[in-house]
Amino acid sequence: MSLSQGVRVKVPASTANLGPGFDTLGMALSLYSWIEIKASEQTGFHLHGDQMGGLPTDKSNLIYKVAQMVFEEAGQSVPELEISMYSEIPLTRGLGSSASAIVGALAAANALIGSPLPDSKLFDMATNLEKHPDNVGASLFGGIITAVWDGAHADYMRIEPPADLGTLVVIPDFELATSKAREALPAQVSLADAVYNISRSSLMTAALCAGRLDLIRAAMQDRIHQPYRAPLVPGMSRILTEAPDQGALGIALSGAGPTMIAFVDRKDPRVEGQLSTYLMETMKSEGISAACYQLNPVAEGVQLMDDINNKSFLDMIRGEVTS
Ligand SMILES: Nc1ncnc2c1ncn2[C@@H]1O[C@H](COP(=O)(O)OP(=O)(O)OP(=O)(O)O)[C@@H](O)[C@H]1O
Ligand SMILES: N[C@@H](CCO)C(=O)O
Repeated sequence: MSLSQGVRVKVPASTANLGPGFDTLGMALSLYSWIEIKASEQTGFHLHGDQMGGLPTDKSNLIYKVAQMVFEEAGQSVPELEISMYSEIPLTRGLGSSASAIVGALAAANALIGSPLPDSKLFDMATNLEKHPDNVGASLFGGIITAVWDGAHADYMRIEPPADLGTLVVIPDFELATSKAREALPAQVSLADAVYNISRSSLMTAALCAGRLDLIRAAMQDRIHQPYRAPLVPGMSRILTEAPDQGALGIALSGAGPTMIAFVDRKDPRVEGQLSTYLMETMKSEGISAACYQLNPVAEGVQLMDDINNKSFLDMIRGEVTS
């Protein structure tokens, strides 16, 4: 691989927590970012797409900084980079934009120098940057991830998403930074609430492994983060209570929010009509503009794109964009 020829990667968005699995469970979703990096004489950025506004275009950019961490870890030097990025993933909405940027940058930088670092190392580096393994694990490995982090190393299991599982996301038209949504959380929770979450997170994991979509309603409940975050998202408490009677298998705040994610049975005819109308109408009644999309779980995590010589970055992306 020539350094100046560069590499391109495609990395999925993700939803974290799945309700009870705070900082533990994550699932990759069918919304993507694409990143190209090349060695260059001078560092430069080409940020494309509606989601990229306001991101820095100098060496303080997350992609550049993460790429440099890979080179340093591998003992190689590539100081100047030309970086191109196109993203469909909205920033600060709870769909793992920062995790996808981190994972995309790690995978691309590693590939650029001949892939000296194993995935397990990339996962540890990504988790160290995000501080929790849920979104980064899903973007790196795809599917559903259950992971633990000891402050230095992440261990995980990957679960193949059940074939009939789909999602409907309602994305409010305002940003909520993860840092702000974490400030709302208490430093301690009661033993009763810990048991409530451990039991449901365990049931969720087992149900997803076994394809038991009928158990999601009981499993997708939380007492350790959603109640504290609900005041930050108008309509959230009502939606969490009511959506299961409108066609959702279960519903949760996606990551740190403000997006909410309904797990649905893809075969259920209520999803496109009744459930999506209910979600949009409820947000509207709270004075919040929102967008509602069906997204699917995706089995593949970050992928290196082949045959990049024949097409420009943007031409290649145009053939792939899903939203
Ligand atoms: N491509 C990118 N380049 C540089 N910085 C990015 C990029 N994508 C995301 N970020 C940074 O990540 C921030 C968003 O991260 P944050 O954790 O608040 O939300 P999120 O990752 O979208 O949602 P969540 O973690 O709840 O799923 C952005 O404000 C930006 O600073
Ligand atoms: N587990 C994280 C995901 C968001 O990055 C949280 O809920 O804060």
